[in-house]
Amino acid sequence: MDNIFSTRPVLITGAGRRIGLALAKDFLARNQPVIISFRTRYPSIDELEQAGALCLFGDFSTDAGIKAFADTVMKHCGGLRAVIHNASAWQGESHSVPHSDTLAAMLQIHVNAPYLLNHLLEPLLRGHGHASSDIIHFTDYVVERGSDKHIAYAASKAALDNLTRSFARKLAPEVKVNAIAPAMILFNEHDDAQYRKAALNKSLMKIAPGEKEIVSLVNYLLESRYVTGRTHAVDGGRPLR
Ligand SMILES: NC(=O)C1=CN([C@@H]2O[C@H](COP(=O)(O)OP(=O)(O)OC[C@H]3O[C@@H](n4cnc5c(N)ncnc54)[C@H](OP(=O)(O)O)[C@@H]3O)[C@@H](O)[C@H]2O)C=CC1
Ligand SMILES: Nc1nc2c(c(=O)[nH]1)N=C([C@H](O)[C@@H](O)CO)CN2
Repeated sequence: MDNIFSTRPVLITGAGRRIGLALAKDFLARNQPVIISFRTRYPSIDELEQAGALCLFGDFSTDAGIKAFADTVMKHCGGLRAVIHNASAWQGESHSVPHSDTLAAMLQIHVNAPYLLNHLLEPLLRGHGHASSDIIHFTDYVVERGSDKHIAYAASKAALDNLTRSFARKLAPEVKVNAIAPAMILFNEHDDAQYRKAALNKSLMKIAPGEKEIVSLVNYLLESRYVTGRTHAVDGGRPLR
């Protein structure tokens, strides 16, 4: 039996753009129901709604916002095939922002949101059989190495990496829980040529592969009936440079 597809929706947080949007479109193209959270209503939200996605506002900057989003999800569906924690902010340390604010913001989106949503949505993930549901945490290559410019970001992703193993132990064997640790996947629009050249040179493969690398790995994880509690690197051989 094909283990990916279900009438139960896949929930993707922060899916209004980039990797989350690519994941949502891929699932919808194969008739897999999708629920997304968005904070900014990009034009893509209309596109996703027209394609059949349920697009729910979700601002995870406060615990109350996280709980309100979970309540809305539970009002709209009786079960979930997967929860993909994609929502994230790549915020570096800055002279204009107090370090305590940066740390709090990074922990809020990368730790509070996944931790609370996993607990709040657990009843929707359970009760569907062995290896029938998935949670995927999007961490980052910098969990291994740290970062001198995104210290709080890296630490929060490291905490999320650890949550992967804890929730894998808590929810097995009904729910598999894995992390995906990307390095450079997709540039941002403001990245200049010098930055792009330097960033590409950090890996063995020397490309920014784009969203499809992540889409393929997400589908592999959902198809598996055995892989859980692990972090899956997508980094072009960067540790070997
Ligand atoms: N792109 C890359 O090369 C890499 C990506 N990753 C990880 O992969 C995942 C996807 O990356 P990418 O597509 O670039 O992600 P983005 O940086 O585009 O962020 C995805 C979404 O998260 C949303 N978001 C941020 N903060 C909040 C919040 N407080 N509440 C609700 N939503 C929020 C944003 O909403 P809004 O637009 O409204 O701000 C945004 O649309 C992330 O977890 C990222 O850390 C890791 C390494 C490399
Ligand atoms: N939420 C985000 N996290 C990260 C992003 C991003 O655009 N949004 N980008 C990166 C970089 O690509 C980095 O991997 C380059 O070395 C990291 N995290």
